[in-house]
Amino acid sequence: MSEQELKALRVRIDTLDEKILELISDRARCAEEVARVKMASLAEGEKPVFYRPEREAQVLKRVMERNKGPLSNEEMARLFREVMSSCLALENPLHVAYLGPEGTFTQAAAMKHFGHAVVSKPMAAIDEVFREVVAGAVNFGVVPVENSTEGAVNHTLDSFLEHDMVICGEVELRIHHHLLIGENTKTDAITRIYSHAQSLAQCRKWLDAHYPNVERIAVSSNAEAAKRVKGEWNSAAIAGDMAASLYGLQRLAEKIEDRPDNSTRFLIIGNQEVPPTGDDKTSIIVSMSNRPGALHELLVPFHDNGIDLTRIETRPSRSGKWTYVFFIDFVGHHRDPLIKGVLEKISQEAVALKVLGSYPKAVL
Ligand SMILES: O=C(O)C(=O)C[C@]1(C(=O)O)C=C[C@@H](O)C=C1
Repeated sequence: MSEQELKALRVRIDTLDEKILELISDRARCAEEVARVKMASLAEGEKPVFYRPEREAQVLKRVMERNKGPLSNEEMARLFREVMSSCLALENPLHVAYLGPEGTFTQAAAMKHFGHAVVSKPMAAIDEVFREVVAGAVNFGVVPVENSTEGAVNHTLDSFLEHDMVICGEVELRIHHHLLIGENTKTDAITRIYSHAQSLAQCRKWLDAHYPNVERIAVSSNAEAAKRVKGEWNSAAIAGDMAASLYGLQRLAEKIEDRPDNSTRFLIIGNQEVPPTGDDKTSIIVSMSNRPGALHELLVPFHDNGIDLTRIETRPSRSGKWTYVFFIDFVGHHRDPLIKGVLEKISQEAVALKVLGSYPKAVL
């Protein structure tokens, strides 16, 4: 390519950037106007709701449907995600707690869902994220709930039994683990590998093949593992991209998870009910009396109405020995008439039924 051609293309890019700049500013002014309208239409004592997940899902889906490339739908939606995040921050910046410390996959999930224009707050434990939300110290919390290789995150399920809040959204994240080392690590003298227990389990076969005799030490998070490695010469950590760049570690081996499709699902918890979008999921907790056929009775109404169950998990109920509760996710919104009917049927058979929330299916 000649210098001349390159120059002409850059002039075109500058012109386009100016137009994009103008359009983004127009959009931001529109969002400010939306905030004004929301404030003006409040009833006495009513609080404004600036964040509208159902509308955000609609905006992102529209972008993906209309995208003609060359950028992929995901890439385009990611850009619009950030534009919306900044527009919302003009209206009212969101405060979001997540399972920390900084550099965890949960932080990456929070950024994927809300964009980067939020005030984020790392918490030391899943239960603390719930407490922050219940206390109203933040608008939303982000917690992991299941991994495609390792299954349920029991701390999260148990926290739902103890706290009253609403599930407002879900995020799915592809999880890539790397073996990370610090500047001082002697690669031929590694005697211990730190990571969160779930991540060690997700890389079990790789570790068996490459570091069969090295001690595996479970710590509270991958970011904590990365932090420890920074100051040691005989250790390595298993963690993701965010932790690697946060602590300035190098990748000794990349994408070492045993399953290439390794993904984690996270939930957004808050205090705000989300209206239907037409493409929603609902999460409930049900406890049934301990008698033969109870689980069958619970599932029949879903089957009879053709409702797609996306997950069912069992946990000890904590209110009696050998009694259990079921966590069930299914497609639909609890305000849909069909779902309403199913929930009524179930509540007639169940000892207790709690709707944790209905929320848009993950878009990104
Ligand atoms: O439509 C709204 O209610 C807005 O506040 C605007 C907007 C946007 O930028 O598109 C911003 C934040 C909301 O979460 C949803 C959408």
